[in-house]
Amino acid sequence: MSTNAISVEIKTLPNHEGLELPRKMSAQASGYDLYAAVEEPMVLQPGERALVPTGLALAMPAGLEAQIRPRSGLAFKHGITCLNTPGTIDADYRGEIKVLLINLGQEAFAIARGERIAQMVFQLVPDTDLVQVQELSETVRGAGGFGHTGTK
Ligand SMILES: O=c1ccn([C@H]2C[C@H](O)[C@@H](COP(=O)(O)OP(=O)(O)OP(=O)(O)O)O2)c(=O)[nH]1
Ligand SMILES: [Mg+2]
Repeated sequence: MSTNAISVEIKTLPNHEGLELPRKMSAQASGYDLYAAVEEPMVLQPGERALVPTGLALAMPAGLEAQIRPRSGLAFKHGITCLNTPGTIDADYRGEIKVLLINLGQEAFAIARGERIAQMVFQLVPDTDLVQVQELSETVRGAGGFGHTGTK
């Protein structure tokens, strides 16, 4: 742990028994891999989605969020991704972190207990206030968007 690391409290739930804590798989990895806390293998048919338990709950300081992101290997090899990517874990959420997976592949995919299903990335969220105004400041882009700068 570096000296300026932000501490995030983590609690394992009863269904986490025997699983590893999330960890970074390389020194500078952005994400902590999350493990499936399913009791039995969970089979996702093509097009099917499921909420996969992790057996974990967090308490992070205000000003932080956790994002649940897909693992590219699962997406590339099997078409398994997070439907709501990036999933948002609010700083005040104390429930179990769950991963909403969907099978966009052609084959059924079985998620075994302890399989690494997604990754969790912490992000700073600035404190903000929405201030209602009548006119917005002008910019060169203005209202142009959705490809208005060209197709190449
Ligand atoms: O992939 C996810 C996304 C969310 N959550 C939990 C933590 C988050 O703090 C809470 C609410 O998520 P979100 O705000 O995305 O869902 P919502 O549909 O807006 O529900 P709510 O009305 O509870 O905010 O659900 C997860 O466990 N996994
Ligand atoms: Mg919400």
